[in-house]
Amino acid sequence: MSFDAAEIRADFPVLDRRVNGHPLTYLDNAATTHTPRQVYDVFEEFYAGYNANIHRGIHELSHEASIAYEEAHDRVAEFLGADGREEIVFTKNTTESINLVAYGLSRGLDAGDEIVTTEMDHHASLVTWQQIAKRTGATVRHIPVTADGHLDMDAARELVTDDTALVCAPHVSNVLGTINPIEELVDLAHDHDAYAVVDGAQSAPTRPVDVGAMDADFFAFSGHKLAGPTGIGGLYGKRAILEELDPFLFGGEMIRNVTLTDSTWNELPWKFEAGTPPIAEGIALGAAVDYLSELGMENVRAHENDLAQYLLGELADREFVRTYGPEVGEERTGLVSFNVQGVHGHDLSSLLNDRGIAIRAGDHCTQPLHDRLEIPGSARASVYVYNTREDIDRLLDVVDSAREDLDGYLASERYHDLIS
Ligand SMILES: Cc1ncc(COP(=O)(O)O)c(CN[C@@H](CS)C(=O)O)c1O
Repeated sequence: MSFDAAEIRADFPVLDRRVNGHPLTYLDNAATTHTPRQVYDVFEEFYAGYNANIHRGIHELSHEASIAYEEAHDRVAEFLGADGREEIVFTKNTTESINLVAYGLSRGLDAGDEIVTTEMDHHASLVTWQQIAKRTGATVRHIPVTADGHLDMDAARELVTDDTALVCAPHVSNVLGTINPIEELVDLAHDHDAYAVVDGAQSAPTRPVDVGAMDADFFAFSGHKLAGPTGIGGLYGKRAILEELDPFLFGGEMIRNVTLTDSTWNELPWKFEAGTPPIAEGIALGAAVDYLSELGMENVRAHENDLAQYLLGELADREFVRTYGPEVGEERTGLVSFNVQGVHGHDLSSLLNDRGIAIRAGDHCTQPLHDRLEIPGSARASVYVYNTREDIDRLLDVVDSAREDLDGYLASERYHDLIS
């Protein structure tokens, strides 16, 4: 049983927006997805009904807020296949989650250790681990990306050695759409007694994830990419590892006993959630994973791939377009990065915006990957559960006329007024 993308658009009133006189066509979901009313209604319910701090008040509203916030952890744990709330730490986003792991693991790193990431990693990973390496004296090595947008696993098997302390890789590339062999990477790390850190920013929203079957030690994700609000995300960690990991932030909530000279820590996951958390956001994250579970993540995965294959096939048929990532036919997540001959991605993005179409253009926080591709940037269209083939057809219309449109724009008074 799949879902009807056209039907569920009713859950997302923002999709009724008009932009520059055109209906909004939102194709920037790899950056941020929209939030259904079933999720944003949580904010009104919370603030109008039971707003209170959690775990601190001996009163009804605090009890209700605490229960709702704790149960949201349970629902996210179930969504990701974790063993329970103890393995789910709410953070701000994927970036903070990776930083939490890096801070915790850095104490055990020194000059003899190696950190292995990949050429396709997002800056949230690449920059974090390069700075940790500078601070600890560890060395960072990178699994190369092949010409057709895959991780070079032969090279990976050479790079991961008994000197490797951890391997960090994206489950899915936010530029190439590649779905990486994450179980193989996790096994490779474990074969060398290294931690396996998975960047799940683009996989948690788009396909079934079972962190237990994956055997990842850590799995990072963001709420705003999976129909949830901004300001909330999370980190899955194996319970035994989180028990031993140093806290990332210190203060209230994360402690058990405090003296003037030392402290002991609270139980999981609260040990890693210092201070007053974004309570409504956390409860809304639980509603977001419920919403997606209702659609069925296998159905989401199939929808993503179907639209991506359609878009990729159409773009690949245009000799003036270059696409990046795996060939048509190989499963990918719902995004295609591409360039139109003679049209900078930013100009294409502007031309599309003139027609109410939202994509992303630039380096998508993966400058080393774009260096590897030998391009300064790319345009990227990314779909989600509410997009249809009609949305893609509107994008393709502008792609087909972009060179003429741009020539016309550059010849126009509007442009010359700009530069005169
Ligand atoms: C693979 C991957 N890893 C980490 C992040 C960071 O997510 P945050 O919620 O910003 O912390 C992202 C977010 N990528 C967005 C913003 S750059 C994109 O447009 O592709 C990602 O795709």
